Amino acid sequence: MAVYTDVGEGELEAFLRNYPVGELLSYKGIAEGTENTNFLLHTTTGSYILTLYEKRVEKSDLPFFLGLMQHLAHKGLSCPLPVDGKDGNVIGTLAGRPAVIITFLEGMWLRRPQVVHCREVGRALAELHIAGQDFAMTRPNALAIDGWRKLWDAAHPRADEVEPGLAREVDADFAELEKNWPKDLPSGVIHADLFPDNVFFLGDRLSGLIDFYFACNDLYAYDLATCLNAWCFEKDFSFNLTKGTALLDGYQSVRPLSEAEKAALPILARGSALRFMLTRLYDWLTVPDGGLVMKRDPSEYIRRMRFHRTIKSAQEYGLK
Ligand SMILES: Nc1ncnc2c1ncn2[C@@H]1O[C@H](COP(=O)(O)OP(=O)(O)O)[C@@H](O)[C@H]1O
Ligand SMILES: N[C@@H](CCOP(=O)(O)O)C(=O)O
Repeated sequence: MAVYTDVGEGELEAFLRNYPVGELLSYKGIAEGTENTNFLLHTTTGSYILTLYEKRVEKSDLPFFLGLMQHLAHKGLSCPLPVDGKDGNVIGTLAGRPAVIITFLEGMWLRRPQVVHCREVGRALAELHIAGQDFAMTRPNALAIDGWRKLWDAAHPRADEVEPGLAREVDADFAELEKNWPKDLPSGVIHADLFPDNVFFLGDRLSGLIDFYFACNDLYAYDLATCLNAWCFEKDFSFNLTKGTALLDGYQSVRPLSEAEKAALPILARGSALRFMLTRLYDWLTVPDGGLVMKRDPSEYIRRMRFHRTIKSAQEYGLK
């Protein structure tokens, strides 16, 4: 669930007076999501999302995330637009939390994405990379390889509770990834969490991207590797080559990969699987059940890490 903070009608009406969104007609909490509290608002001018940022989002990062959404939306990418307050500030305070109003995006996320959707998401990811090229602000990736090490040091002593032998297995991965992680590939603004729950579709047409709260500057091909992990594995953990081909084709139809990026895809996919395994493992071991953060199963990403260790070239992901 993701309504961590209750908001009363009176305080919401007072908050909305600062935004050019008309009068409040109704509002309700949105159960989906992980990190923040979201409400769906209906006002006399339309529908909006109210987001209250909970403590896992650094307040100092908000200008980057919100500025990026505004930049991308103005460049024609379909993503929510944060609404500027009448006082000139996009970020206000509600129920003691930093809070914003963003435009409502039509569509729904797909529980079972198909090949056609993988192609669309590949294309949209490349469009995002290109649209972000002249965004003026930068944000280092807090979950790049150094950040993984901190999570791993915290999770290591109890990792074998999830699966016996996991600590030793991941230690070996770390050693290899730290030694071989690519550094000189094309980089810029990446989404960094473009999972199916962050991509909306209307029928088979992609209607927009949401949840830019991990966005940062890092390798473009790393973002693509994250999508391979998030979109191209089946529930039985097998890799779907047809989906991989579609995702990579869709991406390259907008932004062709360099030879160095192609060669790096296996290690990037392996590192990305480790990154999502680690955040899930950390939450699995440290967040109390029934607490404020929805826990996701790390073992799905342990399986992906094992798969990527067997891959010798990007052709095995469907690259043509
Ligand atoms: N701009 C938007 N338009 C429509 N629905 C949205 C929008 N932003 C968020 N939502 C809804 O809120 C849910 C959680 O949003 P998300 O940004 O993923 O939260 P979190 O950062 O907490 O994971 C989404 O699954 C979607 O249902
Ligand atoms: N995509 C991550 C978790 C982040 O959740 P989101 O609701 O913010 O997309 C994972 O699957 O581990």
